[in-house]
Amino acid sequence: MVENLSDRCLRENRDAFDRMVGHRFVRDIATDALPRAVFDRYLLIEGEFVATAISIFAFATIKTEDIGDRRRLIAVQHALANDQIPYFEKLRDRRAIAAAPQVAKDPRVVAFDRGMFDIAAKGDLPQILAAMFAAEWMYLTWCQRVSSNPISDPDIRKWVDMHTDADFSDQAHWLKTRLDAAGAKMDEAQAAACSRIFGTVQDLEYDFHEAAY
Ligand SMILES: Cc1ncc(C[n+]2csc(CCO)c2C)c(N)n1
Repeated sequence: MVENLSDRCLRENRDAFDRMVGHRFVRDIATDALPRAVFDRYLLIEGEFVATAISIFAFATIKTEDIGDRRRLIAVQHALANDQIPYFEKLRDRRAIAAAPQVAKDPRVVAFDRGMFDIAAKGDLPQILAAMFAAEWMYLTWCQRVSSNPISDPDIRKWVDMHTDADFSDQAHWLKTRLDAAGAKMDEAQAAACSRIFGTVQDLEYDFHEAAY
């Protein structure tokens, strides 16, 4: 049987993927030892990324003509704008996290946001699917791995639960299946480009999470 494109991405980028799901941010959550200040800084940069993610899914919406794709992509944008953004605003207030513009300007954060935005702006639909599959599959993987561990900060607990629940899992699986469908119709150069993007995203993610420390 021919290998699915999503499985090829995972196989060809196993080292980059494993490095990211083994990041100290993940290890610290797994051992219930993430410093509060690190999670607070993470929430600041993560909130910015949610705004970027709206743009990424908007590019994908433009670049597909399939109404089923469009419904799904618009629903994601709706959830990001109306659930995720208010969620981050409330969390920042409740944890009394001071705005820290220097954190958002960290070159590793800028490289991640720019890098993801540019893939979506310049790439075709399959390349955007590969980038978001990379980001979401990685979160689904590490959150599932740590979810049975004790986590004492209720906000971190909730964050892990949000990335193992049925909605998020369904979304990550949709990206996987949709990438595979696109992969079945492309030539070798296009498939190789998607796999390279998958690896690039893992590296950008690694540096982004470093910036929280
Ligand atoms: C830095 C960072 N990378 C990946 C995710 C995973 N993730 C969760 S929701 C979403 C976009 C909409 O589905 C993505 C990519 C994250 N949260 N933060």
